[in-house]
Amino acid sequence: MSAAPAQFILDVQNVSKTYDDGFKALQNIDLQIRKGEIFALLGPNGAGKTTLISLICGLAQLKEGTIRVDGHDVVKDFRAARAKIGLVPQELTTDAFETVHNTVAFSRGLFGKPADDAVIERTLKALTLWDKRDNQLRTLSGGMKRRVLIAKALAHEPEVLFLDEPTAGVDVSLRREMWNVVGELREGGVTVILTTHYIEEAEEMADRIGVISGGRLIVVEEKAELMRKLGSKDLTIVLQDPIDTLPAGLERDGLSLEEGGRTLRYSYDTQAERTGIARLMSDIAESGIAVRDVETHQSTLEDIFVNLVEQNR
Ligand SMILES: Nc1ncnc2c1ncn2[C@@H]1O[C@H](COP(=O)(O)OP(=O)(O)OP(=O)(O)O)[C@@H](O)[C@H]1O
Repeated sequence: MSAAPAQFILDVQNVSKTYDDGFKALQNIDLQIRKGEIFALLGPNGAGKTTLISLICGLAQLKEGTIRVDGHDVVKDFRAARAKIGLVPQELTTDAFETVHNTVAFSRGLFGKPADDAVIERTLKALTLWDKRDNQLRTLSGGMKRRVLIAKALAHEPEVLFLDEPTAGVDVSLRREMWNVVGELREGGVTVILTTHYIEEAEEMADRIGVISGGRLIVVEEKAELMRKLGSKDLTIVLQDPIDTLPAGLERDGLSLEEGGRTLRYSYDTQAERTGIARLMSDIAESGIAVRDVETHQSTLEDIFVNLVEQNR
């Protein structure tokens, strides 16, 4: 069988995973990741994100399907495949009294790579840790500790970096900081695959987004395209008095009369240049309809999953 085309740093083909208890955690996953892209794997709890990453990184046994990292089969050529991967765990478990430099240099050695101060320096600088290189880990802020985790994962110069829930359990400012770090990695050409529950996180960081639900990859799409599809918002306009039909001049795409004529529901695209709301409100005023209340509703991740699952049935 030929190696993966060079542009795919990760090539997952027809992968399924059945755990020992018979539970099917993944079904027929196909996924190709290009070099240098930031890919977000989005899904609710239990969707199968960790299972997929575990299979790619060799932490779970792959029996159904094939996975290649930079052309190396993760089963037949495990060491070569694994050396291409940097895996960022959620928490730092190394010695708190170790220095930043030494802990990162040690990680490189774990993959049998020769010591290389130039690589460690470049990695620490890329993560703005150079000034802290002689600090013990215990003296670092939460944000810096997270950077150290990334530096450790990058120390052996992997081709692809996995970030499993990079902002789980962190506060808002640290979340922003992590988003910036990923942005900087992108500038440096690192391929990043991250898992998240949060659509805004995927939106912030990713070039492409895959949505996984119930063990199936139900959609893989360029972010801009996905956001266009998912970015619809509902505007509910509660009327003072019910009406039987929409007055002439008010009909338009996305507008419907609901709840026995008591509310107007307008569904619009948040990414569009014009939402049409201002026009709608002025047309309503002109038609003499009195409005009691207006509320908006943004699709939640759950709504989006429901919609996607329905569409993909
Ligand atoms: N070792 C195991 N044996 C049996 N079932 C498992 C095992 N590990 C995971 N599962 C099940 O597989 C499904 C997918 O789990 P996985 O951890 O991959 O989901 P996830 O998308 O990473 O979820 P989360 O966001 O909660 O981390 C879940 O239903 C989980 O209970």
